[in-house]
Amino acid sequence: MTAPTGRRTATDDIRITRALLSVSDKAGLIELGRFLAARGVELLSTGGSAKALAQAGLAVKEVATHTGFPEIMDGRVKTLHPKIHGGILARRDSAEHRAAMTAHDIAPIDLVVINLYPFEATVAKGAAYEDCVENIDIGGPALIRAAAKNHDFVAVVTDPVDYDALMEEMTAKGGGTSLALRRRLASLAYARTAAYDAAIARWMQAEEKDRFPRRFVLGGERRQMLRYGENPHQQAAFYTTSDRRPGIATARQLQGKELSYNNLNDTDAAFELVAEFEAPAVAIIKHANPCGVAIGKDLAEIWERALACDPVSAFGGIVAINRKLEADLAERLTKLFLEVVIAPEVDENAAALLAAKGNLRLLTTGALPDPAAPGLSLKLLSGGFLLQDRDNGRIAARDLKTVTKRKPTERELADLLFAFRVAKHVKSNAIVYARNGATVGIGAGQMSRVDSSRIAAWKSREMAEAAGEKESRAKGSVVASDAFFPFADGLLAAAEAGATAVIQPGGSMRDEDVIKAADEAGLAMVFTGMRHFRH
Ligand SMILES: NC(=O)c1ncn([C@@H]2O[C@H](COP(=O)(O)O)[C@@H](O)[C@H]2O)c1NC=O
Repeated sequence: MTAPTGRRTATDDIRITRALLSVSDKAGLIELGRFLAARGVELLSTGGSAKALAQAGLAVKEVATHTGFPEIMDGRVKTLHPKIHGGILARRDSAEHRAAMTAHDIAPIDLVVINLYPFEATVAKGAAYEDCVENIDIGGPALIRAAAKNHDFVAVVTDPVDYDALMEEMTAKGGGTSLALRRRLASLAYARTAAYDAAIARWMQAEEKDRFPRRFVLGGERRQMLRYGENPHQQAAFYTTSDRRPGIATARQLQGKELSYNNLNDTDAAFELVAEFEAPAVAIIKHANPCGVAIGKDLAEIWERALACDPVSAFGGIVAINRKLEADLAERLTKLFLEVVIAPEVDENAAALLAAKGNLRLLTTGALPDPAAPGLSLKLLSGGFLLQDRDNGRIAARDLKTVTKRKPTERELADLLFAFRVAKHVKSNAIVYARNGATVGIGAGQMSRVDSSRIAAWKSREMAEAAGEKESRAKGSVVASDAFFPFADGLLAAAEAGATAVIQPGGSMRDEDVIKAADEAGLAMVFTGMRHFRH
């Protein structure tokens, strides 16, 4: 690699005389073509793009005519020609480059407008392997990278959303572009080709079943700037990946204020939680932890039971449901201050009722995410990141091992499975009391399991007292622990609170002690063999 000779003379205003337009997404192409033609810009273009421009009555020169070399191999080779790449890459301030242009009859190209073959969309629709390969654009990224490298002289536009900015500046500058705009467009261009290659690499790694590849790359597209991050002194934005998992990233917002960083995080947690259940379910989330979850038959009645778990914390909460939102539940939701409601669908009457709550954000996703689907989760650390499988582990009745003398009753068993699924979505150490398909006490995020146990029991007492009930709601409940009880103390705290059955992974060195304590307290206990830490 040799540095070009001569001083850098990138100037602010480079007048555009010749443009190359080669786009798969033809949105806005004709308007841009007309604008350029009206300013005397010569239009060069490839097959389909040239056809569209010509049909709109614009004078356009086919790249094949310009290079004297036809498009070949089903379009695999169209623009890969020195007359094109020389015209883009030549430094206008280099005598040597100019001499090469003259010697080889290369005309300068000052503007490159490209968008790439829709590789990501082709993969997303589940196309055959060969189709995906054919949708890997080669000439496009080469043009984009060449034009972006020579941004001292050449402008490159890789997304129709930037056509307006280009046209505005050309209008203001008598047909030219500023170095500032060209630099901004070049940085967008490299991000685009990097994300494109990342999508190709991720797809190939998936095909190769290489989940933890030597090099991990991920592209994201900014969906929205956020007012601030987790706290007002932190700036933040929301990015989506090409993963089409139904949820927060695919949701349609029907009403309400803009979603905040914390709203997005909590809504994601809420929707993933209700997706765990086959039966109709409602979850209320605060600070990424559930403060009430219930399942049942009728959503309005389920809501009341979810809310009863901790109505104080539910204030300002995020509500997720796993069925169509209808009027009877919507009406109840209007009674409480809530930040977000998310559901797969909402019917007209429910939407009309919620419309009265102008600030409430209402989101619909069309579908539920598959809790058993494989996927990855990523967490940034200082100077690196941790990548792991998403926790798609799910415990069913057949996975359970009864370890106590007493077996759980049928009702206890149903509640145990429910409580353990909820515990999977509670920050560790997680303890969940449940009764009749509803949580009645949740202990989250404590450094000691016995503290989580006590908090959950205390909550179930407090909430019962506040509701004028005589007994703690933990009485006759079951209890789930996201990881094994290392000692009998956490389990005894649960028994003391009134729980009659326990679900936990098992696997502690002191399992025997814990089982003995359970037997002595008359508890039924099942082991799942699977832990659900969540941090
Ligand atoms: N092979 C090449 O030389 C080449 N040059 C440009 N393309 C792509 O062809 C598409 C436009 O094709 P058309 O104008 O024929 O619809 C653009 O997405 C562009 O990125 C190419 N296609 C693929 O690699």
